[in-house]
Amino acid sequence: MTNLMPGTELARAIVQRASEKAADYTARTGRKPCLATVIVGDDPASVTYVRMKQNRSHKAGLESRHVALPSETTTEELVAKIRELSDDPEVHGILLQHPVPGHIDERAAFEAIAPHKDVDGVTMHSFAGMSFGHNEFVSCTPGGIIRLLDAYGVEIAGKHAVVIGRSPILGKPAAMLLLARDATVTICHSKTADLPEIVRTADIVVAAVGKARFVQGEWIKPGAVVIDAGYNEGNVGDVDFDKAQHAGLITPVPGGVGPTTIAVLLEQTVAAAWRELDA
Ligand SMILES: Nc1nc2c(c(=O)[nH]1)N[C@@H](CN(C=O)c1ccc(C(=O)N[C@@H](CCC(=O)O)C(=O)O)cc1)CN2
Repeated sequence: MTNLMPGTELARAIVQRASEKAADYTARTGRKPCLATVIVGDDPASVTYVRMKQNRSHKAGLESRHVALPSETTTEELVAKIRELSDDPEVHGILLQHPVPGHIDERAAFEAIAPHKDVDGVTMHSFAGMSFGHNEFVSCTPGGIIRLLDAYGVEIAGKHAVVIGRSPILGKPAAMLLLARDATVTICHSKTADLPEIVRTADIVVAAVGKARFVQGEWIKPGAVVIDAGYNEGNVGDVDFDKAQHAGLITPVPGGVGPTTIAVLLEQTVAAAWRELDA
């Protein structure tokens, strides 16, 4: 199949570069770039993703610090823990795994991450940076999406990009990054009227809905570039992949956007460590 757009090789290359820079950092300072991961509760998918982040951090020569909090944790307790990590000079990057249990104010928790440690690109500071094209830290999946488009030579400027989904860590920042690259961006969501009609006008479709096979093949314009950012149970994407084979390029799930997410996280953690030296 020629229209497949895997992300595994790109992710490997990003991690390889990050691990070289981590080794340089360690040679210079005697320390490793350190990523703190925070999880609240025991959602199995979240536990798996955090474990993947820790394992890949170790493999790339980073240190990881893990904080696992019980699901009854209050917003105040979580904010206090994240502030502690924000103030800890040994920690270069902080990741709070999303989603947190419903009683927690996730936004308050994200905002407790010091902007210079926001290697997951989830704070309002980082969002403002993405909106204005000052990408100190980008949200990891959206950052991976832009890297994929660039790696496959997809022209973004002047293209109509339709982002389906407006979540704060995926749809919204993806839209901002595409806008910063001069795409004409439409953000669709649960209240959008005539979603199929809008998607049919897209040169680039970013599916970030969180519903398995939600995007139908007949919504896709022949030749369009389809980025499936879905990570649903059973490793199924948001796009009905089999029926979307008339796409010009399409990312698989698994093996598409997912691997680039963690690669960008590691890259940004190493960058945070180096920036701290320069500060
Ligand atoms: N704080 C954050 N929380 C969440 C994020 C995030 O970027 N920051 N993203 C998602 C889930 N996620 C990381 O947390 C994630 C999901 C999937 C993958 C991935 O590589 N998937 C593989 C398949 C899984 C496997 O190999 O077993 C793939 O697509 O090939 C990485 C990260 C929600 N929360």
